[in-house]
Order: sequence, then C-alpha cells, then structure tokens
Amino acid sequence: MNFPFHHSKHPRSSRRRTVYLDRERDIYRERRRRFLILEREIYREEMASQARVDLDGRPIKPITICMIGAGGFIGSHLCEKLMAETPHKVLAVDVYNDKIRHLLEPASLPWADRIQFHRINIKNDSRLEGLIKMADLIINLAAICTPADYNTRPLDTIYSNFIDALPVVKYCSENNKRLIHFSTCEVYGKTIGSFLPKDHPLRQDPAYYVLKEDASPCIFGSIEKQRWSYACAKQLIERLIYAEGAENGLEFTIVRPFNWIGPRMDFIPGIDGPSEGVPRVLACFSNNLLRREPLKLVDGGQSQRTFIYIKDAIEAVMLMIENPARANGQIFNVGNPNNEVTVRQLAEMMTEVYSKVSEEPPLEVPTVDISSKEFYGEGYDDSDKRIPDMTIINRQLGWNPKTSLWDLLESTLTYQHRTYAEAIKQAIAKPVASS
Ligand SMILES: NC(=O)c1ccc[n+]([C@@H]2O[C@H](COP(=O)([O-])OP(=O)(O)OC[C@H]3O[C@@H](n4cnc5c(N)ncnc54)[C@H](O)[C@@H]3O)[C@@H](O)[C@H]2O)c1
Ligand SMILES: O=C(O)[C@H]1O[C@H](OP(=O)(O)OP(=O)(O)OC[C@H]2O[C@@H](n3ccc(=O)[nH]c3=O)[C@H](O)[C@@H]2O)[C@H](O)[C@@H](O)[C@@H]1O
Repeated sequence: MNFPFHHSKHPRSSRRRTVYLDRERDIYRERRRRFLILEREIYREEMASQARVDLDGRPIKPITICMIGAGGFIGSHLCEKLMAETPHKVLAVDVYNDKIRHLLEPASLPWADRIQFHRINIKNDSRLEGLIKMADLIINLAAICTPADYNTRPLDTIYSNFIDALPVVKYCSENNKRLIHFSTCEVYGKTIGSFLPKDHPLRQDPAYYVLKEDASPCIFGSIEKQRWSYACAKQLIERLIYAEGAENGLEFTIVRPFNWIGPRMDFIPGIDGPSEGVPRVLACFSNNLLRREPLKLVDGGQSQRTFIYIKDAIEAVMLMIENPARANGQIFNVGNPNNEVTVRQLAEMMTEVYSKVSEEPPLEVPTVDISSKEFYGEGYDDSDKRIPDMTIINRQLGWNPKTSLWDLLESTLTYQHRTYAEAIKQAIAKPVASS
C-alpha cells in the first residue's frame, strides 16, 4: 500500500516533508532542553528547601567530598545516596566506574554538576593530593578486601590496606582535612570465647564474644596463617590514624563494617568477573544459586556472622558525614547484631529466598561441605563469631539498623536474579570452543 505523503516520489513534496520533519525535530529538541533545565531547577529548589539539619538542629552546609574507592560496592551506594538526597559534591576516585556509571551518564542527570569521576590508581598518581586539597572531607574506601586474596596475595593485601592508605592519611593531616577511613570488623579477629573449651559456660557470656570498639582485644592467628594479613594491615592503619589524631590533631572517624551486603557486591564469576575468582560469601552463594549448583560450606559452615543491609549501613555513614562534632575521634562498629546466623543457616535461608524470588524449585542437594584448604588454599583461618556492640554508635549518632536478614536477602536476591539469570543461562548454553 502506498501512502501519498510518506512515500511520495515527487521531489518538491519530499523536500517539504524533510523541512517539516527537521522543524518538528528542532521543536522537540528545544522542548526537551527546556524540560531538562526546568527539571534541574525544580530539583535544585527542592534540595535547597529541604534545609538539612544535623542531629543538634544546626543547618548543614554543602561540602565537597573526595571519595577514594567510590566505584566499589559501598562507594556506589554512598554516591547514590549523596546525589539523590543531599546537595554535597563528590570527587569520585577509583580505577573502575562500572558500578557508578548510572550516576555519571547521561550529562542531563539532575546531579551532573555535583559528581566528577577521576580514574586514578592511588598507588602512583600525583593528582591525589590536589583532589584532597580541593575537598572538605576525604572518605577512603579503597582496599583489597576479599578473603580469597588475603592468603594467596598477602603482599598485595598488605600494600593495599596499609602502604597505599598512608599518603591519604598524610595529605589529610598536612592539609587539615577531615578523614573517614574504612577499616573492618576483622581487626577484632577471633573472640576470647573461642579459646575456651567447646562446652565451657563462659562461651555463653557476652563479655566473651561481643566486640566492643574501646575494650575488645585484637586476636589474630600465627604469621603463617596469612588470612590475618588484611586484618593486621587494617589494624596498623587504624593505629596510625589514631596517632595522627592524638599527636597532630587529625580529625578522623574510623568505620568498622560488619558484613554489609546488598546489590552490586563483588561480582559473579564468569559474568562480570574472572571465572576463577572467589568473591565474598553473598556473591559465591548467589553464583551457586544462579547456576543451580550446591552452595559450598567452608569447613562445614560453622562460623557465625551478623549481616547488615547496605542501605541501613549507608544511613550510619551519612550521619557520620553530616555530624562531624559527634563523629570525630570515634571508631564505630556498623553492623546488625540481630541478624546473626551460621554460614550454613545463611546458605539455607538464601536457598529458600532464591527459590521464592526466581520461582524455581530449590535444589535437591542444596549444600556441600568443602575444606578451607581446598576452597581458599594454605594459610586460611577464620573469625568464629562477630557480634557488634552498638553502645558507641547509639550514643553518638542515635543510629540503629532496621532490616531483617530475610528482607535484605529478598531484595538482594531479587536484584541478583534480575541482573544475572539471563546472562548465566546464555553462558551455560554457549558451546565450549573446540580446541
Ligand atoms: N563490604 C563490607 O561488608 C566491608 C566489610 C568490612 C570492611 N569493608 C571495607 O570497606 C571498604 C570498601 O569495601 P567494598 O565492599 O566497597 O569493597 P570494593 O572492593 O567493592 O570497593 C573497593 C574499591 O576500591 C577501589 N580501589 C582499590 N585499590 C585502589 C587503588 N589503588 N586506587 C584506586 N581505587 C582503588 C577498587 O577498584 C574498588 O572499586 C574497604 O576498605 C573494605 O576493607 C567492607
Ligand atoms: O564483611 C566484613 O565485615 C569483612 O569480612 C569479610 O570476611 P568474611 O566475613 O570472612 O568473608 P566472606 O567471604 O563474606 O565469608 C563469610 C564466611 O562464609 C564462608 N564461605 C564463603 C564463601 C563460600 O562459598 N562458602 C563459605 O562457606 C567463609 O569461610 C566465611 O566463614 C571480608 O574480610 C571483608 O570484606 C570485610 O572486611
């Protein structure tokens, strides 16, 4: 069928049509440009009208934050929150930006002028000091922080967590900049109770297992247990920061996260990370569930962890950012003491939740035991139990976690299923290349 207007062969009507379409396109573009400007103005006005106040009722001034390691799991959630809900600016430093690309592009995003990405490896880049000088606050998240690396790449682990963090601390101290440094709950190592006989009644006494910032000792294994290279490097950088505070007046806050989990954590081997890579437990178990393989329980999955939803934890970091008077000089546990499980229980719960969100039946054999030597190699060791004491963060910031383990797994595994299920199906279906 011939449409007289669209398919006319007549040169004049075709020219007229082109002119008409060009004009229509220009009008549309102009309208869209005005719409985006208007949208940005409304957003700015909204931001300005939501007069942010700190916990003591004082107005919060917009600041510039230099966030190192902004492209990682925690950094991506923190950038998202800062862009969506505050007027603060972020100089985002990382070697990767895949996890924050949605915040950087397109240039029409309402916060486009408040976030800049700098592809910098802090090991060897002289631009770092300049960025620190431009900021009011520095947040250092950069680290190697996957246990599979601690005993197999102990040098990289120690360099990343101690040596590479040194210049950041030094530049902050020399330029009088406030620093929020990300440490880890692993600095506590093992609990005191773990050294008691298995059936000893004191093992039930919280004094023997609850981890308290200003009282608990740091208990690591012997030097050949290279698992502790990470915890030891983190402990030394904490001590250095603390000493800079005591001797040179550095304004600092140290964060000790307790197993923060949620969307965008680590990678799925063979999909958006190396096939042989071993991420942290959430991504390991997600990978097993997506591929319908049994979940691997290291040494029987007897270790205990408390898991906290990333979005709850980010609320705590926001309070630290916006309440310097209450956060400076403090070390904060950030975890959810109500979400304790053994790794075996975590595997069982993830299997049940995944079956619900994917609408697939659970595996007949959901778990399999594996020795730590086979899974991680020589030199692995483990934290037995991690319950954060919440007294200090409660007193200083009035913060409490909200999300139950079931709820956080439901939203996280929904994300994992939506993001990866199709890619995994395709990867499995792909014929192996003939040699
Ligand atoms: N996720 C948790 O539950 C948890 C628990 C305890 C401690 N932490 C600590 O929190 C911080 C962030 O953890 P995460 O889970 O977001 O890890 P992540 O690996 O997702 O993020 C770290 C980011 O730092 C970047 N980075 C590393 N070395 C760098 C370098 N030399 N130069 C520039 N960028 C570099 C990486 O590219 C990565 O994007 C780490 O210090 C980690 O030790 C996290
Ligand atoms: O998240 C934290 O708070 C800190 O703890 C983590 O250490 P860990 O909890 O031991 O690391 P995971 O990989 O999450 O493992 C948790 C437990 O699951 C076990 N696991 C892991 C993976 C797996 O497939 N199967 C399995 O049984 C591990 O042996 C360990 O007992 C990492 O060291 C850091 O990211 C961080 O500093």
